[in-house]
Amino acid sequence: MMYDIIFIGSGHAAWHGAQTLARAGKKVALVEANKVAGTCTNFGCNAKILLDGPAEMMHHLHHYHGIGINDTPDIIWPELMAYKHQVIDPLSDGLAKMLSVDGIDIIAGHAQFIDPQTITVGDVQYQADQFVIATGQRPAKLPITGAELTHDSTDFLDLPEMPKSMVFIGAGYIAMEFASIAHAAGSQVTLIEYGNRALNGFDADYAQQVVTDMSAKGIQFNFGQAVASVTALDNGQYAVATAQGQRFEAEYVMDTTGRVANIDGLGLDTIGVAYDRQGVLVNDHLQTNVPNIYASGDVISKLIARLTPTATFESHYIARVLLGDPAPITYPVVPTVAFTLPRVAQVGVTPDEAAKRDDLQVIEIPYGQVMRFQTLNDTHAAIKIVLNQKQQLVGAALIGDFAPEVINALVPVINKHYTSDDLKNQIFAFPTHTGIVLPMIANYLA
Ligand SMILES: Cc1cc2nc3c(=O)[nH]c(=O)nc-3n(C[C@H](O)[C@H](O)[C@H](O)COP(=O)(O)OP(=O)(O)OC[C@H]3O[C@@H](n4cnc5c(N)ncnc54)[C@H](O)[C@@H]3O)c2cc1C
Ligand SMILES: NC(=O)c1ccc[n+]([C@@H]2O[C@H](COP(=O)([O-])OP(=O)(O)OC[C@H]3O[C@@H](n4cnc5c(N)ncnc54)[C@H](O)[C@@H]3O)[C@@H](O)[C@H]2O)c1
Repeated sequence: MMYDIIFIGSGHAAWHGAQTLARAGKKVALVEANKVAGTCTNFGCNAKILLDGPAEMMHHLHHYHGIGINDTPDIIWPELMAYKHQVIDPLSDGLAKMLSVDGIDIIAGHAQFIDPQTITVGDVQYQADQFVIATGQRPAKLPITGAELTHDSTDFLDLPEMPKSMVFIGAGYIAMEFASIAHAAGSQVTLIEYGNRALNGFDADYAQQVVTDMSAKGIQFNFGQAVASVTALDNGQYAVATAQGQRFEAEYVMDTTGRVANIDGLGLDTIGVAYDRQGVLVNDHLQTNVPNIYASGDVISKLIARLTPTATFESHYIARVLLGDPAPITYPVVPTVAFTLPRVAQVGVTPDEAAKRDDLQVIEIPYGQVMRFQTLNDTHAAIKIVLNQKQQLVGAALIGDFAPEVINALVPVINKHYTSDDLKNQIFAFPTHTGIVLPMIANYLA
């Protein structure tokens, strides 16, 4: 079968661009080895935020302890999991049907290149003028004794019952988000992190505040400990031992130590596509060293954050390139959020980077204390803004329950170089978080 373009993978890095190309008259196929729609839809963002919902509500209620509410309800995990299946399970077929309306073929199976114009999926060969590698990442497995006894994010998002106790190896995005959910659902949670802090990449003060808040709720943190082995015990529990000599026991052990690119078995060496340990190497047109082969999304070796919005952006960009637009890719600022309780978020230049530069200044606005009653007693809510010498906003870090919404409101302020008047000449609803924070920021802009 001959196509104009074949995407390998069907996640956000693939299907947005595939749709644009098909609607422009190209003959397009997606090859998918697992569930159509990829990680975010089936095993990532969507399922996570659904399971986080009641935990987030309980966290909000917790702010009223002692000022109006005594107790918080319990999460009935099996019911919540049934709801997750009801909402998430149909999404994959739904997307497949939507893509078929545009005439896009979906080929089920694992793709492997045999030459730059040909892949095999099972016993069948498919040819295309151009290919897009959009195969994403999978959970890493620590190379330790007992690695096979550990579970990953996909297992967690399908747990029929919440285990009574859990150890998370690592304190990155997934460990911190899932630990918050597991704790709210009644599990006794322990995190073991090799480094000396959690949420690497987020503002150090705010990450520490999240650790302090989670610790106050009863989650245990152990830093500077590298997990060296996991052993099954006779009592059905697992022992997790660290190289530093500590030992922890739990009913369930999560390996949340990162993700690795899905490039094995793709035949990249056969056709000479260059890659490194982080993924497929591309130029500023997301083109590999083999000219008719592009890469998109998490599988790219890149400094830009591996997130759904960046995968989507890259997918749209590749469609434009394949339709003849010669412009290199330029990324706008990328907001990132850790859906911990409380949430943390970041966009643009970080306060840590700004502190190392003479031309940037950092100003902290602790808006949770100023507006504590309007803001649901979220007393630690705060924002650090980064300004350049023209007093334009170039970055921000936030902590607080509404950080994910506030950070989005800052994206155009940065991208469009808003002035103070640009903000003050607009009317925002009040009392809302963005309606409080944006006018505060306006006071610091030129
Ligand atoms: C638990 C979790 C939570 C997350 N939460 C968030 C969040 O809140 N916000 C956010 O922005 N991002 C989040 N992410 C990251 C987000 O899911 C990814 O950035 C996004 O899914 C990347 O899209 P992609 O299309 O590049 O890869 P994927 O969605 O992983 O798609 C790649 C697809 O390729 C398929 N594939 C691989 N190899 C082959 C092959 N040889 N042949 C055929 N098919 C193949 C895979 O089966 C997969 O379906 C989360 C990730 C995880 C794991
Ligand atoms: N909200 C979001 O946007 C979101 C949520 C989840 C995942 N993601 C994506 O998934 C990626 C992977 O997330 P992740 O949490 O698995 O990885 P991560 O890289 O964020 O964190 C892994 C942590 O494990 C630690 N670690 C490594 N080896 C260890 C050992 N032997 N013992 C103890 N600790 C060890 C590391 O020091 C690190 O802190 C993210 O980078 C992001 O791209 C995004």
